[in-house]
Amino acid sequence: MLQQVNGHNPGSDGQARESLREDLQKFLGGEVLLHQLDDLTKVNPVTLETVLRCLQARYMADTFYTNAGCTLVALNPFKPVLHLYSPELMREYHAAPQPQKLKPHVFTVGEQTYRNVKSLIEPVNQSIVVSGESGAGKTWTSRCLMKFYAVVATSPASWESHKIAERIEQRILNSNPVMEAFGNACTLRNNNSSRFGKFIQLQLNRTQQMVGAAVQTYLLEKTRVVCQAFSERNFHIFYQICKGASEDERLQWHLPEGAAFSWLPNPEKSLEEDCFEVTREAMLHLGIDTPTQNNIFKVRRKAAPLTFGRDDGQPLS
Ligand SMILES: Nc1ncnc2c1ncn2[C@@H]1O[C@H](COP(=O)(O)OP(=O)(O)OP(=O)(O)O)[C@@H](O)[C@H]1O
Repeated sequence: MLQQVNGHNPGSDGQARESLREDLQKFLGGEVLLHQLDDLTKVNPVTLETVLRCLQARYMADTFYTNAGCTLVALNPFKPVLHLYSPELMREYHAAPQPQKLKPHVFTVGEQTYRNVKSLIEPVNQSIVVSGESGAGKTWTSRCLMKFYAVVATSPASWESHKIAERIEQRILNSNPVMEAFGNACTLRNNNSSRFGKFIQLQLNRTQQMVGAAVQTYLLEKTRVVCQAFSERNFHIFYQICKGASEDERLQWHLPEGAAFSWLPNPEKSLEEDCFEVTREAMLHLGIDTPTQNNIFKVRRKAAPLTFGRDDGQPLS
């Protein structure tokens, strides 16, 4: 006779476990081609193992997006997959009668959200939440979405609307190197880790053409300026200044060539994010002229940590 304790039946628990194990073996060893499961709700039974095995099989087959009901799971390919983000593909998802029937993609989410705005008589704001651990690809995904809207949220018939969208696109894209220079740093997990949160608002007019954008930032990890974990670095901007300032600028900003700063560890790491020129260029495009930039970069002001953290304890001016 089966014993029942506090309404709990250990015998049925054991049976359930056994049947789950059988289901699991049947699923993983069976006919199902795991990489073809494009929605994790089709995984049966749903366990950590089956879900991970399915994602792993898709990753091995170079398939980086998988639906999980109405959520999209994006895997970081850690390599360029150019055809996955081409303007042609953006247009294909935009023109599809039912984009959700195409392969799972971040463009499906972008298009679905765009249609939600369009289909409502009284437009309601739509939000896309991009979340994941450090290095998962959130910044990359947000950039993809911005590029997608810059392509689709314009009227192909109107040259003027196209020009406006192009200008906004350029400004949005130019805001990235600036924000990344001042707010990103090299960490153990990600060479270009955002050390702040972002709310990016894309503004559409009544005919759903993009007419503006705003970016709000949150919770910048300010402590990084004076304290960096082992093998990590300070914000990119300080290395950019040290590596990229001209001779004149060094004089102006009291920044001797080759000076070492205790608050700028691991300067020998050479990253593509260390390019001062890119930041300056992007700032110019955003309307921050050279004199204003110089004021920002003056060592005594924005780059004060360089003064305080000099290795030999020498004051710089
Ligand atoms: N879809 C993708 N295709 C190619 N490379 C990618 C993709 N997604 C991410 N990566 C690569 O992974 C790196 C880390 O991605 P990203 O900076 O977007 O992560 P994150 O989630 O924003 O990290 P953090 O929270 O640390 O800022 C990128 O620099 C890029 O090289």
